[in-house]
Amino acid sequence: MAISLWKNLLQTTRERILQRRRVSLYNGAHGYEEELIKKKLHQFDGGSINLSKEDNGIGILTLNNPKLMNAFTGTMMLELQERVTELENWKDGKGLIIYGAGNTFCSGSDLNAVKAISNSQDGMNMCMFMQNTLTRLMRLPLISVALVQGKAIGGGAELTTACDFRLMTPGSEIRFVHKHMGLVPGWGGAARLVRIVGSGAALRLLSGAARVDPEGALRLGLSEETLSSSDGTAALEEAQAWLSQYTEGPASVIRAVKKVVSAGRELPVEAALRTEKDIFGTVWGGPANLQALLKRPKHK
Ligand SMILES: CC[C@@H](C(=O)O)C(=O)SCCNC(=O)CCNC(=O)[C@H](O)C(C)(C)COP(=O)(O)OP(=O)(O)OC[C@H]1O[C@@H](n2cnc3c(N)ncnc32)[C@H](O)[C@@H]1OP(=O)(O)O
Repeated sequence: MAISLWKNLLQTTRERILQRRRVSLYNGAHGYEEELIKKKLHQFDGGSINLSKEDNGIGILTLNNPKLMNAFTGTMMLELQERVTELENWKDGKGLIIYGAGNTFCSGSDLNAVKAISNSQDGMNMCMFMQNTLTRLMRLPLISVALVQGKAIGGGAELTTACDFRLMTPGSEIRFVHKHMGLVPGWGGAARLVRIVGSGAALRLLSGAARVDPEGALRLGLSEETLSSSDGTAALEEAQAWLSQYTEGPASVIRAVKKVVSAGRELPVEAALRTEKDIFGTVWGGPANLQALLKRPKHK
């Protein structure tokens, strides 16, 4: 009896810890100084991150710094965090497309900022800041797609891995160039890449700083589909049509689907099962479920 109570207590504590980690990966206990790095990032301005929340429940997040191939300035990193908070609070949202202005995805961190914060303290804080933001992005209850046009380089390649799916346009490429910068990914891109393509392929992509074209990405399972158009607006429309196959239906159900998959992706199996049970409880007997029972559809 005592042992079983003890085991339950341990399990609950572990789940609470995981729950808390879901909010933020790093805090002061990890030596993370959020206010300090935010102040620093403010000094490197330019570009913007724009969010439009469409009536169909699909959000469009635009990386907007085309002069620098949509490289992330400091203020864009800060704005990304703000947009992710906005998306966390968007209860009608079902999907998200991230794409870059000017027919290209993103060329990673703005090298001017990187040079200025190349000391260890700033580098570690920036790394933790971006990991926190991209982890929250990955865990949004929205089905997310990175629409890769042109180039997704360095941190840009890492950002694509924080999405559930990647769609590429003809002639585009994803490239983890970190080795050539004397670096490894620091925005969580390596950990996520391993889970997407497996450790062997991830090792090849990172150690070879290999250029992955749409065909290669399809082969590796890094991309879902090569779109037919490389033009900005047409490609975005194609991506919206592709995503809407999966976002059709009530927000409560689509969001629950993403949540059970997130749990399965990230948690040990027992915790994932318990989370699935809790999420199941939010849809069982809910309006969509009762309506379906009334209609008694046949799934032929
Ligand atoms: C922790 C850091 C790490 C991470 O976050 O994980 C990083 O991301 S480090 C950054 C990695 N990215 C790079 O090293 C990209 C460097 N740039 C390139 O390789 C090329 O510019 C390109 C992205 C392949 C595009 O080539 P191309 O199509 O020929 O355009 P240009 O080279 O003429 O670029 C136009 C313009 O944009 C400037 N640019 C591009 N990327 C960056 C960047 N990341 N930071 C700052 N500026 C960037 C480029 O210098 C050109 O400007 P001008 O020279 O003034 O014309």
